[in-house]
Amino acid sequence: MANSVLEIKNASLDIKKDRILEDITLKMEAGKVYGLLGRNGAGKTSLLSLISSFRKPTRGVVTIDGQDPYENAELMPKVDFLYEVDYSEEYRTPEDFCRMTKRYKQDFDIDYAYALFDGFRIDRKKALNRMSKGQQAAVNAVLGLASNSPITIFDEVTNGMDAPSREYFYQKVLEANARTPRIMILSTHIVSEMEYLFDEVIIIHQGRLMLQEPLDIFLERGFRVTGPKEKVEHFTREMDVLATESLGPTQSDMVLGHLEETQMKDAKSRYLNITPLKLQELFIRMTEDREGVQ
Ligand SMILES: Nc1ncnc2c1ncn2[C@@H]1O[C@H](COP(=O)(O)OP(=O)(O)OP(=O)(O)O)[C@@H](O)[C@H]1O
Repeated sequence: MANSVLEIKNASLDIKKDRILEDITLKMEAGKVYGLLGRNGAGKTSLLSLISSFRKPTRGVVTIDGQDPYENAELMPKVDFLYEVDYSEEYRTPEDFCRMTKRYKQDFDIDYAYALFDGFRIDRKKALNRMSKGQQAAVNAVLGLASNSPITIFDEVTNGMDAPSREYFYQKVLEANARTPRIMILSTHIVSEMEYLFDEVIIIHQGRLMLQEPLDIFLERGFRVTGPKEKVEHFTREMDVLATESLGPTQSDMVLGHLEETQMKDAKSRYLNITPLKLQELFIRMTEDREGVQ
């Protein structure tokens, strides 16, 4: 049960006349945390709706352990899709939700959920409609963390949480996946905070899969060179410079590509600082428009 494999092969999704997703192929395995990234409207939630069987692909297939999850009663409890919910009319408490969840998800760990509520400082006997947005988000997060479902999806689940709560959530993502290895998918806009959680990065751009790569491999796509302006310009003059930032006499160039050993030595001898790229900057540059919002 814990070793599920999720495969998406050549999946497309049309809604009415619009092509929302185009020819997506990817594979996910238990024990890994996947960071699903994409600009607004890229198709992240649409992709997650295929995985969680809210929608059926127009073409192509989605399988969990080789089976089609769509309207498959056996597979449904294996996938947990947590997203921002409007709880303004919800009179039930987190305890009620835990009991309900346990009824159809036998692997749901109530004791762990209660410990997590304590960690988030959530009163589990309080009705959800009397909680703040951030507290409601934390309840959602707990339901996913304690689900032990082989596929657990968090779609922007930290929206509304304050910084300490988000930090606590990140720690618990790693803890929960160590307790029960599963496929965890985190769709987020807070890329910079969550980088260290991801084993693999999946980028959706304009409805297509731009890439699926282990985080460390992805980050090796480029580097940053910082130093005196003229020296940096000279060093990167024949390189693929994605972005340049200047602060007084100092310049920092973001470059795509690898440095050979001799180039590293050359940089060192010129007192240039070579540093790895951050996921967020690489993601922004790879998905930016030529004009408009950057
Ligand atoms: N029910 C729908 N009917 C028509 N178009 C839709 C529907 N749901 C989504 N779309 C369109 O599909 C595209 C992808 O939307 P989706 O919600 O999957 O993006 P997203 O990557 O999750 O975006 P965001 O980061 O803004 O949440 C958008 O252009 C959106 O307008």
